[in-house]
Amino acid sequence: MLRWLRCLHRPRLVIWRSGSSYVARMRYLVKLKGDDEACSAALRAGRLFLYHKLRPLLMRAEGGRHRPLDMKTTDVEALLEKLGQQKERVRESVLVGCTETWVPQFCLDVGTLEKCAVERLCGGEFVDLRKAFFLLRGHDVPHMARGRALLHWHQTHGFCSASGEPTVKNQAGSQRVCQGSGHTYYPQMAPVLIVLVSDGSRCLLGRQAAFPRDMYSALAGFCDMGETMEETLRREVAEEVGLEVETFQFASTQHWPYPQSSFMLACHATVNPQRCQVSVDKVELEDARWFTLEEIQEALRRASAPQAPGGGPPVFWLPPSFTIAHQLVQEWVRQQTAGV
Ligand SMILES: NC(=O)c1ccc[n+]([C@@H]2O[C@H](COP(=O)([O-])OP(=O)(O)OC[C@H]3O[C@@H](n4cnc5c(N)ncnc54)[C@H](O)[C@@H]3O)[C@@H](O)[C@H]2O)c1
Ligand SMILES: [Mg+2]
Repeated sequence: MLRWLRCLHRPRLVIWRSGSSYVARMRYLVKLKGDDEACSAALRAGRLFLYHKLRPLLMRAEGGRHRPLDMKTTDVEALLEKLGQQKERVRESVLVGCTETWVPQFCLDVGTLEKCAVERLCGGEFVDLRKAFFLLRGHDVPHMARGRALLHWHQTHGFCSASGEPTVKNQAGSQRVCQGSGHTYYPQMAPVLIVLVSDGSRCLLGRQAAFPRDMYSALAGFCDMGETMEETLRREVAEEVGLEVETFQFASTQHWPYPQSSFMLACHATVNPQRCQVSVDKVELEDARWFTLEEIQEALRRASAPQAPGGGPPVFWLPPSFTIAHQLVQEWVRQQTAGV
């Protein structure tokens, strides 16, 4: 009978920098979520990140990198008026945070404006977020992803599923209410389990047909209603590659803005090396295979998608470094090489 073990591991110790105004800022943000008047005042004093059909506005920074372009609310109002729109449209923005110096930050999708005109007037470029993942510094990515996810949620929840009537967002964008049914809707994330499976010396990566060419990632799957994280992990590995997991270890979590918004729960797992023959579910995955430590280390050294020289055999590559899949792979390499 196969074992199902929960690995005993030391809990991850997280140390927060103390002495900051963190508590006060969090209380300020929760006030803005519940108080439309206070949030409107914050919008006047805040900064806005623009999106165009969910593409964030970026500007070029040093070292070939890009950074998000934020604007004063009054500048965005002037931009709207210049392009024939009412300046009150800034109220369609959603609150995404607050800087350490207490500047409230909002996102606004200006997808009804002519894209090139906005880019010309702002001196930036609207970039697809998946492409932006490769252009932005890691610490800018979660912020841009959060804005996209929240804007997308509002764009797809304009009507009440009980009454069919329009829903109305509060100023912060932390909820939408249907006056007819009285339902309050909150932005949602779907829990997704992502797992790096190992047989002790190799790790298993897979690719969906929709992935960029030659990119391989850890296995992932949505949690079914009522499942625990452990049950999803065991089921997904069985479904997608036909293997039975023996042990697992929780690693970390990450918000992921696709397909709508996912809450990624990342784990490491092991299978019995005597029973590691992969049987790929071709509906879910185009391919899945075992990679040696040397192959993975080589892939980690390649910064971005490599070009196969002279049409030679394609070289596989990993998702960008800030992704939780990449982090799982790095952790696995550290664990494999510890004490070597
Ligand atoms: N951040 C990362 O490092 C990383 C890496 C890999 C995958 N992911 C993400 O994980 C997510 C899930 O992975 P997957 O596609 O392999 O899942 P999956 O294996 O569960 O297969 C996807 C299928 O599940 C069904 N499904 C069930 N619930 C769903 C829901 N709430 N939303 C959408 N579809 C649902 C659909 O039929 C869909 O085609 C994807 O959105 C992917 O972008 C993130
Ligand atoms: Mg999957």
